Amino acid sequence: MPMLEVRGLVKTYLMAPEHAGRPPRRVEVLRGVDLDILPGEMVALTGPSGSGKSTFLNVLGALDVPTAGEVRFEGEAIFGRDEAGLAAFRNEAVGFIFQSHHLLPEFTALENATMPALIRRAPRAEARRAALEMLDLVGLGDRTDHRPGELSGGEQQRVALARALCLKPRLLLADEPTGNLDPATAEGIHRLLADLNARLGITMVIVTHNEQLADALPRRLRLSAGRIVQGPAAAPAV
Ligand SMILES: Nc1ncnc2c1ncn2[C@@H]1O[C@H](COP(=O)(O)OP(=O)(O)OP(=O)(O)O)[C@@H](O)[C@H]1O
Repeated sequence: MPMLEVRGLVKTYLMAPEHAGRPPRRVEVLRGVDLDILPGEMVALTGPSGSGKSTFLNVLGALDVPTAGEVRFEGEAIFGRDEAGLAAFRNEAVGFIFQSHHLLPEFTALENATMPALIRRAPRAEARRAALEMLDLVGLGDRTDHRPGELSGGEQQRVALARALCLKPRLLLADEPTGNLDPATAEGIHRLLADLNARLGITMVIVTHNEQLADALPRRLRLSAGRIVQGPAAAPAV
């Protein structure tokens, strides 16, 4: 059974009209996306700027609601849930990382990585153990007491990754996770993600502008004209 089944997904934004008395302007971002993602898959999602990659990822992770259509996670329609059910889905099943790491500057790497478990009221010792395990896994076992300002860009993103993995999500959604990093550091994060996918079997959807990363992943999707197409963009005719 697929982990994610997306059917007829539509997302339309209504913008206030430019002139009073006119109807609102409709921005049709997703125009009927159909997609299955199997457990353990590692998928790249590319597409031009403004094609709706972040919008799609946010809907997959229930950070945003679709205008129409359905997302089923492990067979259950996620948008059939009430607000508490959606929050539980986001907290228990999904981990997120973004281009900006959103770490809290006054807290150490360990404290940042412990945060999700503490928010979920896990016992402090258990939360700490889970965070240390994940910091070790991302190669930061010797940086646990550093604050974000005392870490490199790549290390900061690794802490964000450890924080995202702390609650053992089955699905990791990554929105341009290496967008702020230099090529060598980005490559290190890519290798780490591939390693975590292989070792832990976490399903991953990674939005990226990085063609090399996208090419290196087992499956590559592209958003075009509001729909998903498989594979890279066709090379321009010469
Ligand atoms: N809250 C919103 N209200 C209105 N329009 C929005 C809103 N959020 C996004 N959009 C529009 O939806 C379209 C898709 O945005 P989105 O951020 O998903 O694209 P993207 O492919 O992730 O772009 P990028 O690669 O530049 O990050 C854009 O045209 C954007 O202007």
